[in-house]
This record gives sequence, structure tokens and C-alpha cells, in this order.
Amino acid sequence: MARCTGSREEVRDTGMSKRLEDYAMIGDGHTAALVGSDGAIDWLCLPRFDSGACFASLLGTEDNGHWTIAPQAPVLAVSRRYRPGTLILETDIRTAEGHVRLVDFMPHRHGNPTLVRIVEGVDGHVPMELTLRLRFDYGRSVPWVRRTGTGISAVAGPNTVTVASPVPLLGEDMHTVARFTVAAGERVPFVLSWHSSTEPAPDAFDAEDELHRAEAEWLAWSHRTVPEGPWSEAVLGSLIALKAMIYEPSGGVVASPTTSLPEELGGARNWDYRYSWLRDASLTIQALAQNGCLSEAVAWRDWLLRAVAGDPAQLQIMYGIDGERWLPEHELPWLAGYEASSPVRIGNGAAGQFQLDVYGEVMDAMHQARLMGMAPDDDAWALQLELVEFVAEHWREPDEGIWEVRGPRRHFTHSKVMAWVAFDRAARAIEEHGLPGDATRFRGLADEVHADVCAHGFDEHLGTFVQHYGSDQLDASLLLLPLVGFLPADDLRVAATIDAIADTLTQDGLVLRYRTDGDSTDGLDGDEGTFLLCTFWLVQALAERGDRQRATAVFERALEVSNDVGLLAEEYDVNHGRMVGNFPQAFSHIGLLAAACALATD
Ligand SMILES: OC[C@H]1O[C@H](O[C@H]2O[C@H](CO)[C@@H](O)[C@H](O)[C@H]2O)[C@H](O)[C@@H](O)[C@@H]1O
Repeated sequence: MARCTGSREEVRDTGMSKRLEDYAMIGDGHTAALVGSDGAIDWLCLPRFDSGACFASLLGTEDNGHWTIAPQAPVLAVSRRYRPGTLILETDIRTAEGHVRLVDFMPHRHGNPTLVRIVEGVDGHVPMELTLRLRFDYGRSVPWVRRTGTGISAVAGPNTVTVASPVPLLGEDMHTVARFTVAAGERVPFVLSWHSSTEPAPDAFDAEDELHRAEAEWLAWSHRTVPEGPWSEAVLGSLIALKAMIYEPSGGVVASPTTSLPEELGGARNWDYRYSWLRDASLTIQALAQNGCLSEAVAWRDWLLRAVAGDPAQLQIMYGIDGERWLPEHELPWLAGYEASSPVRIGNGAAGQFQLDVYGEVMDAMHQARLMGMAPDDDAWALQLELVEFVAEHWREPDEGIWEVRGPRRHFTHSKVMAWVAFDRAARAIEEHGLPGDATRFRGLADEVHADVCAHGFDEHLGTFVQHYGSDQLDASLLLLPLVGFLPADDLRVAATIDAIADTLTQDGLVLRYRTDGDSTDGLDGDEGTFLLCTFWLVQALAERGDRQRATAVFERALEVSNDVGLLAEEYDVNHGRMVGNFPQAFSHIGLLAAACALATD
């Protein structure tokens, strides 16, 4: 069993999960793995983000699959970092016998999926132990494991995983172990590869060559954007995290590489985020485009064209990473859930919802990308016009909104505002970029929605905008009113809304989406943490209003909750002092980037 320091050791010994903060992500543009600070890889889906996991102990127990490499003796200290500008993780582990470094990465996918672990001796002689439990189908299927000339091969139905190493790998009680000692200056590689069971095993390759190649490829990418200013490290880290959430073959973007990490510890708000939401992807692409990554924006635009091709009335708010439409939601009863947060779900029922805001987000992403230099495309513009026509026909209808409520549809103020965005951006594309269309008509529709929102989305008595028409509740999505240009930040109604959210919809300086206590509109039992994207919106809204000091304080508070390698989950539970929700979450890193940009703008 891997050992770690202090309270972390207690957590592992009692069979409980590690904190989400204890994980780092590595990925190859097709999938991603979570590596714990104790040397355990507890989550990995192969060959794609949305495939079954072969390591799923994150959502269950060690029997659901993990790959741990750790010292045999008690660990005295752990520190880790990514190599600058890359997603190559280095974990330094110190014991009484010496100091080892784990170098973990997934080479950029050129052939079969591969995960490389190199154990580097830094000081002394450190006896190490490897435990490999492959469990396909999300931790359920035990493979048939055979020795090969270079290591082992594990087969279960369509999946075969090979692990190669100079160290002997031994079978022991339904898993694989290795015990070896690493001396200062030595490097011991382990290479895990996946292949379809109907195909031959991939050729062996040299772990050190792949390390150099991976570093060079990451640096070539990250050197395209050189953030400046006090938060440049956090900005670059967020850009790399977002890049790792793009499924490279299609340009689709996952909301997160994980499923069912709970929004409430022990609760049931557990969702599968390994899909491509139009909303999350639009915001991801905007964030990347604003930081000079235009090719990702173009790839996503092409993904969008393929995903929504056909009847615009059949547009979904989310798709699979290749544009798949059928994403039925299932529960996996054999997984106990992260810290007993069940059910564990795969698929996502929200795919069938009507969320009016996504049309505005897609229109805005295209608009912003054009402003950043993305060349217009006839097919993309034709699609955009179809989307706006759909909004013209449906904007008066209630919807499930940005938060994907599972309660009744409502007239969400944010949804209507995003309908305004759709019309506004259509008019501006025609007026400012010379694209064909009737700008006057779209401007008229925008004005009509604007008047509707001001009449029904604002509560005279409270003096603030409200979550949905007729409600007396606040909602953090209202922070977007000034950010999308619906009204200026110093408009009295907007300013009062920002203040009310800052004062009453926050916990310990972090912003809640909405109140889940009392009569929540989301139709779900239980509670949730503060929502990091919303916290970053507050930073932007305050900065937009000129309140830079307060904006900076909120930003720094949000940065405080990121982990030692700069990653953020979806939410933060201030009562337990822990990240919650899927991890890492694109939304949170998008927010960080937008907020840093707002603070950098004079
Ligand atoms: O919390 C309830 C909902 O949670 C998920 O939706 C959230 O994540 C989405 C992906 O990041 C995001 O687009 C949305 O705005 C968030 O509310 C989940 O997918 C839903 O099924 C669930 O109802």
C-alpha cells in the first residue's frame, strides 16, 4: 500500500479517498489520467475521455483499479509541479532512505494511447513498490494477465493493456507487483499502452525519447502564448489544462475528464462531464482564442458544424466528443462513489434539455473568435443564421437554463439575456464584418428581448435583477449582464445586483450559483459548494465597474483554493475546506483566464 504523510496517510488507511486537491492531471489530447500525490493513478479512461475507465478507484476502492508506484518506507515529504509550460508531472518523494522523483506523462497521441512513468533516483537508495490493478469497464472487469518478453499484457474483451519495464513484473493475488530499489542517478521506466484486442500490440518505444518529444511538443504549444503579469503562472497553467480537455481528433471539448465527483460530499449531485457542452466549449474556445490559440477555435468551429449538421430544431445543448447525440444516463451500481457519494453516473440526461442560453454562447464565441482574427466561413455563418432563426421562434419559451435544472422550466433571466446576445452578435457580424443578413431585423429582435428582460427580470422592490421572471431569488448568472454588454456595470440596477450577489450569495468570499436551501428551483435534493466560475464572474463584474481593489481581493481568494499544481475543480466546499465537483473543470479555468484578463485591462 502506498503511504503518504500526515493526515493523507490517515485518509488512505481508513479506505477513504484522497482529497481532490491531491490529484494532478496528465493527458494526451484524447484522454486524461488523475495522478495522486501518493503516486497512485486512480482514474484513466482508455482509449478516449468517454471510454470505460481501467483505473476507477477514484470512485470506489482500490479494487476498482489503480496504478501505484511509491516508496516502501514511510514518506516524509512530497512536493510536485509540472515542468514549466507542459503537462509533464514531477512528484518528488522523500523518505529516510533518500529522494525519488516520479515523472508522469502521456505522450502526445501519435499511435496507441500510452502512459509513461519514470522513477528517477535523486538521492540515496530508495526501495520502491509498484502495484498495478487493471480493472476494465469502470472498475469491474478483471483482465487475464500474461507475462510477455518485456512485461505483461492484460486482456479483457476489446481492451488490451501492456506494461513494459526493465523491472520484473509479478502476478500476485489478482494484481501485478514489482519491488525494486532506485539509487541516485538511476532512472527506471514503465510504459503502459492500450490497444484493441483484435490488433497486434504496439511496437515498444523508448520512454526517455518520448519524454523529450513530449516536452518539446508542449513547449512548442505553450510558447505561442506568453502570459505576463502577476498571475502569469496561473494563466499558463489554465491554458494548458484547457488544451488537455480538447479531444484532438475532432476539436470537441470536454467539460471535465471525470464523472460523478460530487458537488456535495456524500450527496447525489454527481454528473458525467466527459462530453462536449456547447456552452462550456464556447467559453473554452473564447478563452483560448483570447490568448492566441486560434487553431483550437477553428477546430471547434468545424466540430460544431459536424455536430449540429441537419435540422436546427434537433440541436442539442451537448454532444459526445465526436458529435455523438445519444448520451443516455446510467448508474454504475458496482462503484460506491467518491467518499460514498452515489450514484456514479455515466451519460448525461441534460442532453435532452432546452437551454436557450447556448445559442447566445455559440454566437458570442464565433463573434469573439472573429474579432481575434478567425477568418469567416460561409458554412459556419449559414449555421449561425439558422441558430438565430431558432432563437427568434423560441425565445419566449421557458427553459432549463444555464444550470440545467431538473425542476420545471422557467423564464430564466440569464437565458433571455443570452437570447439578446444571439441577436446582438448576429446584427454586429453583419454590421461590422460585412456578413450577409438583415441586421435591422436582428437589432429589432434584440431590442424586444432587452425590453422584456428589463420589464420582467428586474424586481423593483428588491432593486435587483432576479433569477427568473417572478422570482425573488438572486442567481450568479446575473453577473453576466454587464459582461456580455447587456447593460453597463454602472447601471444602477446592475450595480445593485452585483452588490447583492457579493454580499448575500457568497460564502467565505466565494460565490454560490444560487441558494439550494429552502425552495430551490433546481429540482434536486441536497446542497452544493460555491461555484468557482461564478466567483470569477464576480471578479470580472467588479473590475468592469472599476472596483479593482475588491475585484483583486476576490480573485486572490479564488486562486487560494487551487491546488499545488494550479488545478481547480468545479466547486469549493467552504465548510469542509475542500474542492468538490468534477476535477479539473474547464469552467473554473475559463473563469480564471477571463478574470485575469479583466484585471490586466486598464
Ligand atoms: O448541477 C446540476 C447539473 O450539473 C451539471 O451541469 C453543470 O455542468 C455543466 C457542464 O460543465 C454546465 O454546462 C452547467 O452549466 C452546470 O450546471 C450536469 O451536467 C447536469 O446534468 C446537472 O443537472
